[in-house]
Amino acid sequence: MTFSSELWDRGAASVYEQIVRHPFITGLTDGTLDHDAFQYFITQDSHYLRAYSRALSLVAGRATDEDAVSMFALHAANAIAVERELHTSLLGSLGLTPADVDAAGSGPTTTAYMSYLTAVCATGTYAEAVAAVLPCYWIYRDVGRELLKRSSPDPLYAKWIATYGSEEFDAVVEQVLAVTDTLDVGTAERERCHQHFATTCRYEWMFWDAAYHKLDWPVR
Ligand SMILES: Cc1ncc(C[n+]2csc(CCO)c2C)c(N)n1
Repeated sequence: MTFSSELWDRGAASVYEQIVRHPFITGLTDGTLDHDAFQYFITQDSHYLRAYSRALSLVAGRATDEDAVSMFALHAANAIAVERELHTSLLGSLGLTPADVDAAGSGPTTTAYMSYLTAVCATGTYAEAVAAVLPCYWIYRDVGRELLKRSSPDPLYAKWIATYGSEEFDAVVEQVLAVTDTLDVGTAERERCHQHFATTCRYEWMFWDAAYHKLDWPVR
């Protein structure tokens, strides 16, 4: 069994089932998701992508072969490019500017997820860092594929679905899975990889759930 399938079976299989059943996800394809929840999601995702890009740069910096260095560095740059594209198109259609995103700040779940990723990528081993960033790619590819079968009557949601359900995105994820499967991991390190992978899978579910409930800080 490959390392990636081992990670998925232990850490993602059950969470993934709960993600595809989540009302945020089902609401995207049947068009019932309210625009306020989507706006919250895109705003928080803009914050998330900034931190994710930095986390990927840390992974790139400690990758053990040149192909992996260049792949993660490219993805780090692309995460910023995706953010710009989101700003100009989806946020514009929602009537929001980058200043609104800054003013909204990062919510509790976004902050927790970003902090976890940053900590693991800064202080864990290379393999641990890869395991922590992997659910972001993999879950989005599988959710995107699943949603593409149904698309959405709402053009905003259809655009979002098309980005992650695309063949280009699938090729990106396959490259990261190939890198994951060549990692050389010791026994104790393997367990830590499982922990990080399972934790960031849970954060992926929580990210959609926070948007659905428009979760805010309980005190200010
Ligand atoms: C909460 C959240 N999780 C995953 C992604 C998807 N994603 C963001 S950057 C990147 C790889 C580099 O381009 C991927 C797959 C997202 N947007 N938001």
